[in-house]
Amino acid sequence: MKTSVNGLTSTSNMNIAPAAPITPLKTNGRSSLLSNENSPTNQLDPQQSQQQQQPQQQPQQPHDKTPPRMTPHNSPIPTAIPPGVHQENVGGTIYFYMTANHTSGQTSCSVVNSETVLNHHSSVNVVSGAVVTNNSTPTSMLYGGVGGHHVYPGPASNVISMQPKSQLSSAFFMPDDMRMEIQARNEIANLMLEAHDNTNPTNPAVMEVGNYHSLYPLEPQTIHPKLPCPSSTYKATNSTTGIKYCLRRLHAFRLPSLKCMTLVDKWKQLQHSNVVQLREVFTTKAFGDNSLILIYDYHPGSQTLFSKYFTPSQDSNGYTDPFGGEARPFSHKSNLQRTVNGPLLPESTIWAIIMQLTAGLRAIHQAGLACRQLDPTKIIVTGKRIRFSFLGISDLVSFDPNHANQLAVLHMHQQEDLTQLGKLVLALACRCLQSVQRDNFQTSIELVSRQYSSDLRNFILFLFNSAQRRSVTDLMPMIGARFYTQLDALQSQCDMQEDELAKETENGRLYRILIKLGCINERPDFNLDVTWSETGDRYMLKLFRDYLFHSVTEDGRPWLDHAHIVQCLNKLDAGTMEKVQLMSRDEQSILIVTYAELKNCLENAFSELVAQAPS
Ligand SMILES: Nc1ncnc2c1ncn2[C@@H]1O[C@H](COP(=O)(O)OP(=O)(O)OP(=O)(O)O)[C@@H](O)[C@H]1O
Repeated sequence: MKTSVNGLTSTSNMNIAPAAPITPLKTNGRSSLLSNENSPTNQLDPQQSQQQQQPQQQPQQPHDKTPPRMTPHNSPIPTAIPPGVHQENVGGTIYFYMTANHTSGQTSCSVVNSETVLNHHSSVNVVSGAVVTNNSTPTSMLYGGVGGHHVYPGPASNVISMQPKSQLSSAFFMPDDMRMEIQARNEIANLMLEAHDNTNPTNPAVMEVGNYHSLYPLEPQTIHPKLPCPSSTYKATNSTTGIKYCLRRLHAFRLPSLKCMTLVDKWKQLQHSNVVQLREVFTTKAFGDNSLILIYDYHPGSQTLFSKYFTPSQDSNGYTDPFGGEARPFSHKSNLQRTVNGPLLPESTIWAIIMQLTAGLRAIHQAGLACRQLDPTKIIVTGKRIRFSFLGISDLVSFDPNHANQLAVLHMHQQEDLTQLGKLVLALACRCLQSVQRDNFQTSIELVSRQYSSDLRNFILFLFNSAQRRSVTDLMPMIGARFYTQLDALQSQCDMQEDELAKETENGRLYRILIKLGCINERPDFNLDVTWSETGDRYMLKLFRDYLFHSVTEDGRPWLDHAHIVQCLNKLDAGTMEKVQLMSRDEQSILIVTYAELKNCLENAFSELVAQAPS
């Protein structure tokens, strides 16, 4: 039968007529380890059967002669035949299936003891109920369960065209580049310093700063002695929640006034996708001085706008600016900055940055705050996201509690923010920090006129015009219809990510079933019963595991079909009434069982484990 899972076509035999089994695939069992005479198929208790068979099998040592291909031990043959189950020997293979008056009802088919069968159906749920009322319900309709949530319907048509090339793996997993990006960020987030010296209390790896530990420096040179307020930046882990944060330490710093805590509270409340959120501010003596600590959200894998766009590119013939580390943007030092920072940026990139910066700035100004450090070293880039980082520090460092008109000061700072934004956009357009200096300004604007649209030029000129009172809301009409392009790109990205999420939701669901199967299959003993995982309900789960993973082709080669595994697991999770043919490893017994019953076996067996597990 041809089946399609996740848009992939697979040939697998799922619908097996009980009386006429077709077995193009078989589980990788050995040929007859137990003859039919040795397999007392009329015995009723599988556990008993197991106990009885063990001593008989021991002396035979069949594996000594021909080593088994999969696992060295035999599967015990279940021997309990519940009422209504018919047994038939076809060509030396025993088939079990329901007699006619049982197949249409709830007791569809099984080879477990009758008590279990009844229990199964008390909880086989709505799927089996659907079969009772309408025996002719097509399997495909049952497969999705009542909610239809057991099957990933495949990618949406609008996203399939966005994906570069449909590979087999893309039907089940996220694209490689997305996975690698996430893994890289995880790796960065998990970086730890080696705690060589546990006795040194100022070793960041071992020190505790407030409720934070495992400090990891985020910059190679942690102290900037030339800055008015030396500071250092770390990744740190919250001791209570284990969540990682970005910890900024202001060295030997005392708050000028407790009044500035109202500003801190305002910053803490500012939540925006283009702002790194401030979470907490406290003082500490952990570093041996009186440091002020600011805790911000941590965005692993970020780099500053400065390092992304204003540092010499790889193709600058190995030239490195000896002053690069010290030069502060837009300052005299910047004159020394090398200008070869890579090619000019596409205009769309500049607008994408502008839109995010103006969005963040708008939120800041509307909250009655000013950025005051609109500087490429204080703007971080994470993937395509731009965020203002370390906000609030300027407010603390230069807070003047005696200033009479705080509102006028705020307006002045907001105007200054807009000028700084103009400088930053000009520097980005010229890809050079010196471009904003008075002497270079005219040349820089000419370059922008030549290379970019008049809209971009006008945008920059508007921001440079400090003679007029500007507002961040004036910028929106200047961005104009480009906003829609950005919105469209973001929404398309959301569509794609949602589709990947749908795949991963499926993977998570199947993973949970595999966890349950893994906890049950091959468990060496449970409640002092060494045969637990091999008998009763668990026996069927073992054979099902073989069917899932150990199927072989007619000529004995491993049959590795991802679609087969996914499809069977989905049917198990849905608990469909479709029957599956399971073969014992000695190939002498075939059990025909519904997925509903397998699901019940799984749930029962796992519940047994959960009941005994320490809470
Ligand atoms: N919230 C954050 N999450 C993750 N990384 C961040 C965050 N904020 C900043 N960073 C990263 O931390 C590093 C150090 O930032 P910092 O502002 O200290 O840089 P800097 O250029 O050394 O500035 P300064 O001279 O003021 O210390 C940068 O690489 C930056 O990308």
